Amino acid sequence: MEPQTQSKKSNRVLILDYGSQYTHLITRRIRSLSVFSLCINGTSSLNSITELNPHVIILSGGPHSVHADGAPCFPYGFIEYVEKERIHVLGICYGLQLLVQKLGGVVKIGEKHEYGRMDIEVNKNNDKGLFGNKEIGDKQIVWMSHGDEAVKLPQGFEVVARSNQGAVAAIENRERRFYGLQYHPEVTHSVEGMDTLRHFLFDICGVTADWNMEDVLEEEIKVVKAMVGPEDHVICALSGGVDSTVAATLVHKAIGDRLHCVFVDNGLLRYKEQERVMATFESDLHLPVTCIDATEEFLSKLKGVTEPEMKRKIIGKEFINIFDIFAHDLEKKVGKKPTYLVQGTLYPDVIESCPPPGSGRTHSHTIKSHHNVGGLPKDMKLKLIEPLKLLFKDEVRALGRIMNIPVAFLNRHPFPGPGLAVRIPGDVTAGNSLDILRQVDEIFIQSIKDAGIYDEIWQAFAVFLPVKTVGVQGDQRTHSHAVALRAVTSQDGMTADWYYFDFKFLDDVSRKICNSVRGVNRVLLDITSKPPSTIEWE
Ligand SMILES: Nc1ncnc2c1ncn2[C@@H]1O[C@H](COP(=O)(O)OP(=O)(O)OP(=O)(O)O)[C@@H](O)[C@H]1O
Ligand SMILES: O=c1[nH]c(=O)c2[nH+]cn([C@@H]3O[C@H](COP(=O)(O)O)[C@@H](O)[C@H]3O)c2[nH]1
Ligand SMILES: NC(=O)CC[C@H](N)C(=O)O
Ligand SMILES: [Mg+2]
Repeated sequence: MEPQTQSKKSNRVLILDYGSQYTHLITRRIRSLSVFSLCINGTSSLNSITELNPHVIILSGGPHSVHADGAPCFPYGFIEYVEKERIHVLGICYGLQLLVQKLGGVVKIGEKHEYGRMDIEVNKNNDKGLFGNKEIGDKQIVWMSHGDEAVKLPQGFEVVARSNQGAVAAIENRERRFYGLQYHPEVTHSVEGMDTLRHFLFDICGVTADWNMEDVLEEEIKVVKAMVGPEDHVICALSGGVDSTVAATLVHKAIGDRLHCVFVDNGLLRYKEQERVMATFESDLHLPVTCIDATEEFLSKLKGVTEPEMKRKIIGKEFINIFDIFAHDLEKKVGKKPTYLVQGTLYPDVIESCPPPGSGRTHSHTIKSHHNVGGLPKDMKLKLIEPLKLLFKDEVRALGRIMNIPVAFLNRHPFPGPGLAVRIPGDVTAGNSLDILRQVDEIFIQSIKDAGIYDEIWQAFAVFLPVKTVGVQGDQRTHSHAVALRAVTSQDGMTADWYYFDFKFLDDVSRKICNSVRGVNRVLLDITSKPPSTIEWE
């Protein structure tokens, strides 16, 4: 995959993913140092690695043992390639073990496993070494998560730090530019982990910190201009959310009026969403948008469907049907069929929908098909332009700020394309579930705004439960629905913690909901983080 986001060759850090739950964190940490990094499947071909022209390669951790059958590994010829190109390689955890084993050392199942916080001690240092900025004897707290252990190093390697249990914690062969950390420097529990990563990238590898959102914007505009022919027309799926708005604004800068935006009311939107979104586009963003009401199309296809992945696939396919119809109508107007579809797909959508094969975390497990990635039909005719495909949400917001998109707009909570369908477990069309959910959600979100805590929360919403419970309202017995409230904090949606409301707030909201929404007599609070849950209920 040649990334749509380009970067200067000399500064690209490529991460080969072996399935650690922390792989995406390495990418984020490195980008936070203003260095471009991206991550591909650790078993990718040599060709896909070389064409990315990396300056530094990081081998991630992973759940496998290097001895296991089918343990994932870099491709044949990888070692020769990195040595010839003088590329620095850092193995983290499984990555360290892989380097040791493949270069002629020995990895064994450790006598004692090391999980969680541990002390390590630096026992060698050198300017061009991992702990060149530390004193010998320095101790630091790190985060370990491994059962295997390097017991014999390949020739030319030395141990530069050990754990307090005596296990190898860091190794290097400076001459051949191979380095390894048995712990996870990317995790905040590794107190000096960032310091070590910084030293490795800047002092050892000579990378410079020159990746910034201004460059990304400029490069993305160039890429779009190069992709789209001078006469071509492009359509953009605009949802009123942050991602598609930033994507549309960017593409608009590249091709101007040949961009045609379409907003689909799929019948799964929130309270007054259609009116609100259309008004914002006109007044604040000045982007011309066509609104298509496809409520009937979506809801009729979802009728009676209860399986979550099936619901997502139906929605993904229906979106594309509507875009095709829009493209067809546009052809009549502008005389040329649009060939491209712009979507505001983000990096996490891709990671969660398309797990890298061979990675244990996601080994053949699609967590859920995001409607705009895994939910797309195979035979779609429009080609995709996804300028944000390699960015995380906070990076997209930064890009939006550069393009002067109003901050209040950029800080909107995300809202998934499949909308309320993933907040009503089971059949979306049963009873008046959509109507009830809209009212409950509106009360909850408005209360959050009134309390001045909207910006502290990554995402908040209500969930309709297809469960009826007994209540007593106005001295009468009721048999009505329960609803759940969910609010989470997060940096990128990949992991999340539930938000701690104060009790008075919850008490007020619960009272308001039961008093004003007919058909609800019980309010629950979702207190699960991600993992083990996901943010949405389906
Ligand atoms: N109702 C809709 N009409 C048209 N396109 C949509 C709609 N909902 C989603 N999409 C498309 O699917 C993409 C992914 O949706 P997603 O919700 O992840 O992004 P977003 O809506 O742009 O931003 P946010 O995450 O802030 O809601 C959008 O960027 C957009 O291209
Ligand atoms: O556009 C989208 N299409 C989808 O199919 C989709 N599924 C989840 N989400 C959003 O992604 C983030 C992570 O959600 P989960 O923890 O539920 O996977 C949260 O912000 C979700 O709202 C989606 N966005
Ligand atoms: N976190 C990891 O990378 C673990 C590597 C290997 N599975 C071990 O247990 O040693
Ligand atoms: Mg959205």
